[in-house]
Amino acid sequence: MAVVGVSGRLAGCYCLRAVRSSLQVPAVQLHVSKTAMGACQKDFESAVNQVKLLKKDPGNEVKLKLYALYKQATEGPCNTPKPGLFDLINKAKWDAWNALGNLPKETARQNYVDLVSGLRSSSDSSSQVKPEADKKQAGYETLVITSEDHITKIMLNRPAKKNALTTQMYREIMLALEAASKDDSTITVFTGNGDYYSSGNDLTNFTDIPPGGIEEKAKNSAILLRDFVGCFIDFPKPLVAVVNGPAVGISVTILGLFDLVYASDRATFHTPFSHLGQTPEGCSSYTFPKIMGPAKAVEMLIFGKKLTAGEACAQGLVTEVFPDSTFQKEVWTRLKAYSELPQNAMHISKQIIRNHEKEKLHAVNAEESSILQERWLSDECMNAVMDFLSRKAKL
Ligand SMILES: CCCCCCCCCCC/C=C/C(=O)SCCNC(=O)CCNC(=O)[C@H](O)C(C)(C)COP(=O)(O)OP(=O)(O)OC[C@H]1O[C@@H](n2cnc3c(N)ncnc32)[C@H](O)[C@@H]1OP(=O)(O)O
Repeated sequence: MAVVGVSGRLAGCYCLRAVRSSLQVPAVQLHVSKTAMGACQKDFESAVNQVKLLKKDPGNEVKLKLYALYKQATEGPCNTPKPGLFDLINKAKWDAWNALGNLPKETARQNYVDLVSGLRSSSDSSSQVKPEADKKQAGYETLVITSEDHITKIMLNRPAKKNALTTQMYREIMLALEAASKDDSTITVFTGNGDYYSSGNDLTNFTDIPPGGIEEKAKNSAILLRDFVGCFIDFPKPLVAVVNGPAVGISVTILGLFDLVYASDRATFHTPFSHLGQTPEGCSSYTFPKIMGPAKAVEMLIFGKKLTAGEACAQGLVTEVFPDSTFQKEVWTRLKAYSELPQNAMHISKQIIRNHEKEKLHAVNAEESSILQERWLSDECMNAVMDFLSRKAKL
């Protein structure tokens, strides 16, 4: 699917609009005028056209780089007033363009051509058929789901973004959990593709602001968060996390709702909520003090202390730590053996263990989500998110 399409010819310009994919990335408009001059003018124009043929969405950061280089190549250094703090998308675009300083137009053109050429080769190679593509359950774009040996494995699959969770991903995970609760597997496993388990909420979720404004976005996000965490509270089968690498934010907090947490000794556990002007979710304000005691929970949830896998195990958040070199082999051997145990007995045992807490957990989840709805609108949160996004927009 092409991610960028020609939407029309406007007053001598082509207006290229990044199609809002189902990932709901913000639209980035590239105004392609005919004024770009210089030795590589033809290559530049051809690169501008090639962008719309990309098969894979290159992601917001790359789109910002393309936007900035295009503006620099055609108009020179950034000369427009800085958008306001809450005009998140235009501010990110402005920051990216402004970061190019006095980069000469010719260099910007060449950099644009080089960037598109790199995107084309990675897009071509990623579209080659891979053997494991056959195993993948259809219908998911951000997850790889496989069912084998009575185990349904849900793998977060955005390794280039450290498996940061987009709104599409939250929705796909809910669908995957719903399907796994009804399939014939005995246990369900979560893991991450690449070097991270997950870097938590994708902070670009804050940039896709609907016409109803940021308040509407915060309200809808609080509902999404409550429903997402609710699916983990209600999940009926043993739920296992295979934490292959560092885990951040919500990917850590919901571990309190899992039945087993196996971690590689490369994994770390980090909830930088205060740093982001945010507050705990995933029922962690209730589960963490219960699991590790209030003192240790406070260090993590208020002060953002990062735990090693060993520390997380000592504090009861992790069931067992394995050396990274043998992690996959040891964990999957163990899980295959567990998955052979009688299904009904395991499921009924889980209900008995968890049912006492369900009502309380749903109440905590609702409260945490509603507090976050307010927090997301605070200056503390906005500034922290903008800091991260503008750091990333710089070339
Ligand atoms: C109006 C309200 C809307 C809100 C919608 C909310 C919906 C529910 C929310 C539930 C609440 C959840 C809270 C949390 O999870 S809080 C935790 C959030 N996560 C973070 O703060 C981590 C941010 N990332 C980092 O600090 C670093 O990237 C990290 C330490 C993880 C890795 O550093 P490293 O240097 O090794 O790698 P890079 O930084 O170069 O990362 C590689 C690329 O991945 C992108 N990336 C990584 N993490 C995130 C992220 N969380 N969000 C967005 N993008 C992320 C990074 O930008 C790099 O991309 P590029 O290669 O394109 O530059």
